Amino acid sequence: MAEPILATHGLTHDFGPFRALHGVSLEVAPGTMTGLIGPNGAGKSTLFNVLTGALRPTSGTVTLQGTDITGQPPDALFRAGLARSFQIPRPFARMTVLENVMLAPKAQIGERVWGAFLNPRAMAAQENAIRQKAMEVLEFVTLAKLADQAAGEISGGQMKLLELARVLMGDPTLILLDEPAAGVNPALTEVLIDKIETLNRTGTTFVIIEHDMDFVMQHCTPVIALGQGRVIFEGTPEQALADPVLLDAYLGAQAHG
Ligand SMILES: Nc1ncnc2c1ncn2[C@@H]1O[C@H](COP(=O)(O)OP(=O)(O)OP(=O)(O)O)[C@@H](O)[C@H]1O
Repeated sequence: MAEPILATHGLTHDFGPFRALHGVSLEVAPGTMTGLIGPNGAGKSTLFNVLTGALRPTSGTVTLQGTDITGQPPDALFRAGLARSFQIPRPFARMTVLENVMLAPKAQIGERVWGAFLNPRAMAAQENAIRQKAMEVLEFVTLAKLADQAAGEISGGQMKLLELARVLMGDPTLILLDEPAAGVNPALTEVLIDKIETLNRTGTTFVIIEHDMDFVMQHCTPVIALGQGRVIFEGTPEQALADPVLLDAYLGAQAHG
């Protein structure tokens, strides 16, 4: 395999006495759409939280393009090209769609409040550049016509596209998506998938948590499965469907609620 864009080694995370991740070691090859699957409670969101710096692992390491990024905060990782979307998007409801997108780099890069006092012209130029980029990104995700609408008034599917727009403001090389298709109507799911595939074709790597196996079968290779905080499977989607260990994990998780 080419040098992995992302790798974890022995990643463990404890919530108090409960071990949610048990020594997870995995590699994500550049240019892939890796599907991350596993039954409820397997540790997928915890892994995303550790990868993106929202949680500091109890032990183990995360490397991004060969650099150890373990424990770095999300804004530093966003600048380094690693971005994520959330299962349930949380835009600022009263702000417009455009303002929400424009906030992404500022919130992530840090408001240069003193800069505004020291050099208002440079600040205005920066604001314009961010606005222009935000409009381009909204155009790409097909939301440009909603730019001036309050973000709280758009549909759930449009919120997912807005989330993707915010992610794209960071020019990410690696995007982690948490259930992108969940709760999205089929027409918008198609738009979302089309955009994800376009980005993937032009070099963006994706890791996608998804419960919908049809989605995984059609769009993800390879597939990595977690079960009770451990990697229990790695392979093609076809192998995943036929894997008895994986089937057991899903049935077991159902039996245990
Ligand atoms: N903040 C927390 N405190 C204590 N336990 C937690 C916390 N967050 C998650 N857990 C536990 O860690 C385990 C892994 O949860 P996680 O949300 O990562 O699973 P998941 O695979 O993302 O599940 P789902 O598919 O339902 O989203 C679960 O048993 C969960 O109850």
